[in-house]
Amino acid sequence: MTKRIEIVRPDDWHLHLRDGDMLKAVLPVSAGLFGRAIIMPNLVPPVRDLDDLRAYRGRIEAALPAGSRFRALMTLYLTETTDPAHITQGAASGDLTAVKLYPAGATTNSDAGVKDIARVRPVLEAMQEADVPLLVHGEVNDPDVDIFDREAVFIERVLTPLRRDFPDLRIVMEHITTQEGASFVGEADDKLAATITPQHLLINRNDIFRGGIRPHFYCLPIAKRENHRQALRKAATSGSAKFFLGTDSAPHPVGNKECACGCAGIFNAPVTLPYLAQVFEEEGALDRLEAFTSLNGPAFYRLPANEDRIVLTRSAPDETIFRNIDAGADGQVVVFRPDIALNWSVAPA
Ligand SMILES: NC(=O)N[C@@H](CC(=O)O)C(=O)O
Ligand SMILES: [Zn+2]
Ligand SMILES: [Zn+2]
Repeated sequence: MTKRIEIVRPDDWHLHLRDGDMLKAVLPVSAGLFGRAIIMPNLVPPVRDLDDLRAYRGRIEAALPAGSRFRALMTLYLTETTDPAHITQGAASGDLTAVKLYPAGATTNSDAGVKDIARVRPVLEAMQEADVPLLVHGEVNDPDVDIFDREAVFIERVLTPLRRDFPDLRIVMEHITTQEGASFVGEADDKLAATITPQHLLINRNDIFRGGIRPHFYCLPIAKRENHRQALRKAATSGSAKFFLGTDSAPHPVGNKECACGCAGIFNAPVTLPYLAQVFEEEGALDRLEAFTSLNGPAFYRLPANEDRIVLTRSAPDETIFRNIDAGADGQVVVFRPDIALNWSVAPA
């Protein structure tokens, strides 16, 4: 049995760091484990233009532990009033890594998102021209579409026409949760890739209701049936360069999760890497973990892989990784803990 693996330091291609006290509390966790992260722009108010983006990056850099080499890769929040000139400028200056599309109302802090994709065509043209990737929260927000079908319907209604109209636009389907998502991406050309979260490899929709309602297993897109979880495990461990890690680590104050209308988002940054080692071991694919966590993402974003490495060992993890994070005035944050024995830990640096 493998006891120890050493891999190129991972990156997180989908991360929510928030702002203020929450940012200060959660950033050291990601910065201690990952080399870089794509920073999601769904602040309140969102990161709408390059001034917002540079100011937010400044707050992130100011909150980094001394000596940290972590790099925040910044994104803009696409709205129906986004100025295409900002895309061109942000790409030229190197400040802008990608643009995020939230269908209005589809998820946490998406109210300022896009209602009618036709209105953002000029921005998409500028992105295609400047080769800036579009990151999509791939769910329709149509009340007539069942919550478990929203990703599959998004592929039909939005993503397929988008790919036809913008064949050279590079797109990441974020946090895929379905068999349909995995095959759509798997069969597409190399302009389309997908991130996969640890939770969608670990839990299915039954886990959200096992023994009672479990708010810390609720995120969007919501976990689906077991056959979908199996399809995602196959995709992640396949070695295909189109699939890479985006944790979607999304901290919320515990009071906003454990209440009558708990919000969507799972905080998993402290436990993602050990759980992924567990999944890849179960799938007999530990030799492909590095591609998923550390190589495929940089290749898609046309960046070099990180130069340093981390070590994972087959040993019961230190319980402290599950400890609530204290975000000061923003309250406590509960760490994702599925009912699965965990046999891996990240070795101290
Ligand atoms: N995934 C989630 O359930 N929540 C994310 C938003 C998102 O990534 O959709 C958040 O910002 O809390
Ligand atoms: Zn999302
Ligand atoms: Zn997210």
